[in-house]
Amino acid sequence: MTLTLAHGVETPKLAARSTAEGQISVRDLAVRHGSNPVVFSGVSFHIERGETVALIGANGAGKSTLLKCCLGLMAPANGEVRMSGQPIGGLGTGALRRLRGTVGFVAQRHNLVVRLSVLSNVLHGTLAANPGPGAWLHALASSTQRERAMEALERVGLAHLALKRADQLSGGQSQRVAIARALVGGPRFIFADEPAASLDPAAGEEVMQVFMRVARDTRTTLVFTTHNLDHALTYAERVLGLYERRLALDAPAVSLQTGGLRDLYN
Ligand SMILES: Nc1ncnc2c1ncn2[C@@H]1O[C@H](COP(=O)(O)OP(=O)(O)OP(=O)(O)O)[C@@H](O)[C@H]1O
Repeated sequence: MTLTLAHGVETPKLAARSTAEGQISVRDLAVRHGSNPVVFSGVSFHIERGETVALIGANGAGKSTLLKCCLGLMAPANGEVRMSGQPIGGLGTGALRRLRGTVGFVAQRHNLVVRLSVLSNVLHGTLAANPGPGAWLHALASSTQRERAMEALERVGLAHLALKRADQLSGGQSQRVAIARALVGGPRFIFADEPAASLDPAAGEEVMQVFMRVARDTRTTLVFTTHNLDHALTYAERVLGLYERRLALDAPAVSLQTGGLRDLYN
């Protein structure tokens, strides 16, 4: 292995809530599913607000598991995750729900409700904060909700398609609507799990460009997983790599080349 060793492994300081907003601090994390062996252990890193980070590693390395830990969907076997300075292990149900409300999630498949309009689909992103019919049908949404949804669609360049049915969109357009849905609640973080994996190369590039622009313009912390090493190096400022149950790589994207990253897949 000729990988850059993980660095920046520091215990997060107890910063005031406002300054820690948008940060992710992971310290000495170990996770297992049930009674299985640990997926990884000793994982530590700190992500600043507004950073764009690619999480890479072979199938089964634990990328999705790591995202789930950051969302408090899995309790670690060891270590701690802090989101915006809050140790998520210590949060009650309500506080955890509020914290999850600050994370916009984009999956590999967009999961749009295809029979509804693009605008209604984006409004679904407000469901946690505004449960009610306005989060399902754009005709029933308040003008504020609709304005926010239209702003989110403008950010992904699809405002002109707001009233189109979602089943009339291309795969790339659908994924951009999913990004708008993730943005509409004004998240501090965006987590994207292989967001371009089901798209053709051109649509994949377009979606990654949208992510990058949105993260930069809104200073949202972006963490995406990918098997596309060119995407990792082009669209992230920093690359984290899981290999053999540990964090084997933590380096600025500009210091890396795709050839060196292939060691993570041996
Ligand atoms: N619900 C589960 N129950 C038991 N084991 C699981 C569960 N989910 C994932 N695993 C196991 O945990 C390990 C890590 O899986 P994970 O999905 O996090 O990897 P990944 O890096 O995201 O993989 P991929 O690139 O294939 O999506 C794998 O060995 C997987 O089989």
